[in-house]
Amino acid sequence: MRTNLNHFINGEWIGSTGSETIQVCNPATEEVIGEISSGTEEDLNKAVAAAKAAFPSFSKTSKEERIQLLEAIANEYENKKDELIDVITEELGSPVSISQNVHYTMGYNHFKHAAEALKNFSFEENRGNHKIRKESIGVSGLITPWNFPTNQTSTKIAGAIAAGSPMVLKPASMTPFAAMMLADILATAGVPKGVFNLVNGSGSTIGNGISKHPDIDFVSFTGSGKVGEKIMKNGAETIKKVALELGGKSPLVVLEDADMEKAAKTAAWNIMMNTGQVCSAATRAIIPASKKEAFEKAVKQAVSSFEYGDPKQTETKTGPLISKDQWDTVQSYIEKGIHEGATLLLGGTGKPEDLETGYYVKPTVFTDVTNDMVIAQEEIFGPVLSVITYNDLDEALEIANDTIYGLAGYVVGKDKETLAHVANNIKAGQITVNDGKTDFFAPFGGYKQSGIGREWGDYGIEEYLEVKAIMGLSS
Ligand SMILES: NC(=O)C1=CN([C@@H]2O[C@H](COP(=O)(O)OP(=O)(O)OC[C@H]3O[C@@H](n4cnc5c(N)ncnc54)[C@H](OP(=O)(O)O)[C@@H]3O)[C@@H](O)[C@H]2O)C=CC1
Ligand SMILES: CCCCCC/C=C/C(=O)O
Repeated sequence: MRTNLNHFINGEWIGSTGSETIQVCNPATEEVIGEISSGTEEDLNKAVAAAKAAFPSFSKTSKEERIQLLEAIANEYENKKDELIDVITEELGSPVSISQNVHYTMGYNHFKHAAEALKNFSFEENRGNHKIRKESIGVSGLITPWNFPTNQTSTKIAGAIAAGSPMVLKPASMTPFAAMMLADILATAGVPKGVFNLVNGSGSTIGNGISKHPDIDFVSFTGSGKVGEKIMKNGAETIKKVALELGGKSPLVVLEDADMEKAAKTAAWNIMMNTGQVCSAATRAIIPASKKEAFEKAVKQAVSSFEYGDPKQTETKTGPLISKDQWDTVQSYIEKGIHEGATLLLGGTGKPEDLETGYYVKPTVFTDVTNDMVIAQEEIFGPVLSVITYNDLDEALEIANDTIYGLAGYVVGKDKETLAHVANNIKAGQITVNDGKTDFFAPFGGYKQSGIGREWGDYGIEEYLEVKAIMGLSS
């Protein structure tokens, strides 16, 4: 059992002031794997006080000291590679290959890239008759979801450390153990007492408390739009800066000249990776009407080729959803798609026949989808793809942008000018052209209701800083 009923406050694990606990389950076995404390307001106040006390000295550490600290964290994180992969696989139900190649690797890259970005980062700059100073924002509150337990925590922690901002983290209650491992990793790497604090507990007590706390200066949140809205409203009471990384309904625009098999593979990876529980996943494949038959044949084959099953097996590529609630939500969307008149090309409701235990769903592809259908407009957070046809490029872009979201976009094809035209005209924060590789220096964040602010690299560091202009001192 992974039970740990303590919170990490002022450099040590201390007991909760409350007695309630939260059970954590392995979504592949439905078994309890451990318990955490359901923290109280008093626990949160202690953590905020520790972070506040750490602020004067930590905010004055030099850039070089913080680069060293981030590099030490990356090394210690690397030392804990196998344990991190195990814990992610168990609490998220993520296939071991994805736990390693996506989850573990993304966390490592955030620490490494923040250290690199810091090397070229300027905290002071003369501009004409004024000087710009960038100063740590104060105490940061970090609230993270369950779908990427080391990615979202690490990018926020790395940004805060790079900027000299002490922090309080509340990880998701369904995936707290990887975050708790990070507390030990940071302590071993030499993060000073009080700089990193972790309080477990419900969103309604600890998350809500963070967003309202008068001594927290900035909240960085990743999760649902509904909670993002609450955080913004709460933050408004003390005019707190907030960064929100919320949902998405990202388009994959397939050009006429694209290789349909390659395009289908991109679509399949997007919808199957992390069992579709990815805010930036391409969930709408927007394809030329003239290529409908070829794309549908290829996408059916590409999605079917994903092995799903036991996350501990190396050949498994897709695991279960995180919880029964998430399973029910995804089922209801599949039912809605059928009811709305979309055609089921693959999958459907119910569990895969051979996987009765675990929150497994059938990978599902809908064709003949129109963009006004609920399945094309709402975030499903499961392996459900909507295929929508277009007749010309203007229509493709109109469909791509006809959404409340704007987190990511994808375009596949050959003609460079057309690729650039589509990339430039999708209203979203991160666009991938063909098989463009993830760059951890590139800013990540959304337009429209996908959020406010950016994470990763130097843009991520900026979020944890205030900007001061000084007149009369510049040389
Ligand atoms: N953008 C993204 O990456 C994500 C988007 N989602 C979307 O949200 C849907 C629901 O997922 P869900 O887990 O419920 O996401 P939530 O937004 O509820 O949870 C995200 C984080 O916020 C916390 N939280 C919950 N309520 C509050 C509150 N009132 N104030 C402050 N923090 C709070 C949660 O705590 P606790 O864990 O204790 O509930 C968790 O740490 C998904 O189906 C998906 O569509 C979900 C996860 C990530
Ligand atoms: C393989 C790259 C996956 C990028 C996922 C980024 C984060 C998504 C999320 O927070 O849901």
